[in-house]
Amino acid sequence: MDVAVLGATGDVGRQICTQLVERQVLPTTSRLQLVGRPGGASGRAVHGLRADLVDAYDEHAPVLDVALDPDDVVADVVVVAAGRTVPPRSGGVPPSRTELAEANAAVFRAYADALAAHGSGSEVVVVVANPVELGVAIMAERLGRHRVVGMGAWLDTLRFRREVAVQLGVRRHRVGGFVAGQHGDDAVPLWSTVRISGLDVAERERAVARLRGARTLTTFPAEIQQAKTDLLDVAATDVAAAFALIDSWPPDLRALARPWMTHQSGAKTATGTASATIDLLETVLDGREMVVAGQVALAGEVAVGGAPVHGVLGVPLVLGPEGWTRVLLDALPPDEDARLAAAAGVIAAGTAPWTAAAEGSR
Ligand SMILES: NC(=O)c1ccc[n+]([C@@H]2O[C@H](COP(=O)([O-])OP(=O)(O)OC[C@H]3O[C@@H](n4cnc5c(N)ncnc54)[C@H](O)[C@@H]3O)[C@@H](O)[C@H]2O)c1
Repeated sequence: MDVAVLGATGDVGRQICTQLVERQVLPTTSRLQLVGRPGGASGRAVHGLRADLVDAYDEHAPVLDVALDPDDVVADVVVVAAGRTVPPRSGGVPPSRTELAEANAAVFRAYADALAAHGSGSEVVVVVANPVELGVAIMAERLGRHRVVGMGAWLDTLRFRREVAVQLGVRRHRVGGFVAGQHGDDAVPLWSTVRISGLDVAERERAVARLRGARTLTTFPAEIQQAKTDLLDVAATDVAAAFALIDSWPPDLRALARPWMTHQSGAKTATGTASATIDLLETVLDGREMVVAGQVALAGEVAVGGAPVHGVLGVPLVLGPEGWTRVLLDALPPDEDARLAAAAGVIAAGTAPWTAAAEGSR
C-alpha cells in the first residue's frame, strides 16, 4: 500500500512523513509520496526532505517519491496536511475563520478534483488540515463520503482519554471513550462513552461522577472561552504558570485547553497530530477494522437534537481498509445531545458557503 502526504514539508506533514518512516509503518516495497507545490518554498524543500529521510532511515525506508502537481498524486491512502494554519495570537492579525476556509477550500478542491479525475477511485483520504470539517465536506462530495475521514476527533479523543487517565492514575490505553463534534471549540467530550478497563459499571459510574463533579456540558463553551482568556493573561508573563493552571482544571477542559496553549506557546501540536494520524493510517493499511472517532459526511446515520444530521460531524465510527463503514453512537444524555446538535449547526454554517450546492448557486 502506498501513501501520499500533501503538504509534506509543513510542520505537521513533515512529522507525519518522519513518523511513518521511523515507525516502519510502510514496508520497503511501498511508496511514500511527498507532495509539495510548484513554485513555492515547498517545491524546493520537498526534494530536500526526501534526501534527509533517506539519510536518516535508508535501511528501512519505503520508496520515497516527490510530486508537485495534484494530477501526479498516486497512492492508496492520501493524507491532506496542506494548507494555511491559524497562527498563535501573538503572531500578528490572524486570518479570520472565513479567510482560512476560503484559502484552504481552494487547496481541498484542487486535490479532490485531481484525485477524482486521475485516481484509482478507491483511495482513502485522511484530512488533517483545518478546517477539518470543510476538508471532509469538499473531498467527500467529490470522492464519496465513506472514503474520507477527518482526524481531528481522533486527536481530541486521545487527548481526552489521556486527561481522564492522568486523573485516575492509570495509563491511557486503559481508558476508552470519545470526543465528537467539531475539532476546536465545539468539540464534545462524550462522558457517557467513557470506559475504564478493570472497572465494572457501578465502579465506572462512581469514577466518572468523581471526575465530573456537578458540571455538565451546558457550561462547557463558556468554560472554554474563560479558560482561553485566563491562559492568555497568565502566559503573557509566565508560560509555565499557564500550563500549571491547566493542570488544576477538570479533564475535559484540560483536553481542549492544553493543545490550545501549546499552539499559543509557539511549539505547535505537530507531533501529537502526526501520531494520531499514523494510528488511522495503520488501521487502513493493516486491513483491520478499528473503532475510532473522526469527522465524516453523514447522511442521516445520526440524529441529534431530534433531527438527522446531513452534513459533517465528528462521531465514533468503524474505520477499515476501504474507509469508514458505520457510526457507533448510542442514545446520548441531554447535555451531550444538545452540544452535538450545536456543533452540527456550527459546522453546517461553516461549510455551506463552499459546498457544491453553494457553488452551483454562484
Ligand atoms: N486536524 C488537526 O488535529 C490539526 C492539528 C494541527 C494542525 N492542523 C492543520 O494542519 C495544517 C498544516 O499545519 P502546519 O502546522 O503543518 O502548517 P505549515 O504552515 O507548517 O505547513 C503548511 C503546508 O501546506 C502547504 N501549502 C499551503 N498552501 C498550499 C497550497 N495552496 N497548495 C499546496 N500546499 C500548500 C505548505 O507548502 C506547507 O508545506 C493546517 O491547516 C493546520 O491548521 C490540524
